[in-house]
Amino acid sequence: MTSHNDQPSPMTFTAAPVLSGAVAVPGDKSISHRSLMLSALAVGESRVEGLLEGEDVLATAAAMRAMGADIQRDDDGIWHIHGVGVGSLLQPLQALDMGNSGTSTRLLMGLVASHGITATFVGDASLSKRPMARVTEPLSRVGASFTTSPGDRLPLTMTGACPAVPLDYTLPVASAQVKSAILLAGLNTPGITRVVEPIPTRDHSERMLKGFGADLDVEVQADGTRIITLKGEAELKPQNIVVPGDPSSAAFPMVAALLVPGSQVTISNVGLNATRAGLIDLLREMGGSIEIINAREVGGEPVGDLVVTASALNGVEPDPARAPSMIDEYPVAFIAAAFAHGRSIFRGLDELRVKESDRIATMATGLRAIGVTVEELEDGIIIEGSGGQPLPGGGPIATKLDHRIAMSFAVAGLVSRDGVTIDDMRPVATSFPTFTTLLQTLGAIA
Ligand SMILES: O=C(O)C1=C[C@@H](OP(=O)(O)O)[C@@H](O)[C@H](O)C1
Ligand SMILES: C=C(OP(=O)(O)O)C(=O)O
Repeated sequence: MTSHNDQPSPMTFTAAPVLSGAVAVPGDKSISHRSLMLSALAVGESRVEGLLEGEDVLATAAAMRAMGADIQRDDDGIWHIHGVGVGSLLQPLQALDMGNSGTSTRLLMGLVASHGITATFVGDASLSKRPMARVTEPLSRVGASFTTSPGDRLPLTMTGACPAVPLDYTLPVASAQVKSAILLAGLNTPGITRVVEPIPTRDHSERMLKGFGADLDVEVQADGTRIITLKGEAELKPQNIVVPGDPSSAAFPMVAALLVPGSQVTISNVGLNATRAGLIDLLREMGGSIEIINAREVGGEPVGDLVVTASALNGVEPDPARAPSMIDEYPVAFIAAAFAHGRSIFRGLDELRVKESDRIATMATGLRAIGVTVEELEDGIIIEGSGGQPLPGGGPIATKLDHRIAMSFAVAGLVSRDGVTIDDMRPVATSFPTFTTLLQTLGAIA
């Protein structure tokens, strides 16, 4: 968000002795965004425990306040939200500052689409480059109108339609953000909104909408296609939500512990929803020792503690079909591949080109800068592993306002010969504000 200090904050990560101990990662970013949005639409008080207090989620909180919700954090870290009710969002008086957050932007555009209000969305330099046509196109069919910057980008101003038109939409791209935007628009739309999802993506919106009392049904067809139907003009009931730890954040200490010889780390309370757990499967296939203990359910989501033990890893060629289940984890998976024995071939990752940075290009450039041999493909990357030998190191790595690039190369530094310098660690605050303290707790950095 614009709250960043003015100056970049470079940092060098050097070879770690071993990682040991037990840590917990902050709350899941996807669930945190949705907790605030749905609570803000329920009538009465919802309580949220374990909310991720990262910049992206705080941007969502500020936007929901600007549209009428009362959102407070108490001294114990519990968030209390008094919602306005579906259909009663207020017109924000100022532009909504989405900072670096694609999820905030696209989901909130869905909410605004079926309210008779006008809202302007602005973001940082990274977010202002990301494509919004994937939501403006379906939301126009709902009845919303848009004035966008060239290429359907931010800043954009939209006016919602009330009553809106229920959509029957087949997702042209595997995106939980697009799916969620349409479902959220459907909440205040008369009739049935239907989303057909040929390739499953994270299902937190569906689970949480049901939890809040919406009439939502999911049918899974023989070929795996999911058909989601939502009855509009819903009344949401306030909830007590416990947000599980974010598997996308757990990915960094997980890979670090696998790579640094002699390490053993426990990461507690990690969300293990199958639509998010692809990295664990991939790392296990590579030879990684990741044990799940205390498997349980928290707030309607599967959760467990992970015991990760350093392991020799082998190269892989993962099935692109698993991409949505680990979409944000590819950058750190590429670091694991760079330290593995043999070659890894990643394909089917076009979506990585439209994240906070072009994650294929940013990773390829960064990996070369630290001495890894890579070939960039249109839709992926080929990485030659070091066979467990330290990566040469170097930098500074250009993180391009992308938190996951910064954290991935920090992990690479822990298994480097000469250290890896990151040009700017500030973006880490968007999703994982405690990242460096967590590495300190594990003994990875001083
Ligand atoms: O719905 C969500 O919470 C998210 C969906 C994914 O984006 P896409 O829908 O663009 O794949 C993911 O990359 C993002 O970090 C969070
Ligand atoms: C892609 C990400 O987030 P968003 O789309 O919300 O900016 C991410 O966190 O890796």
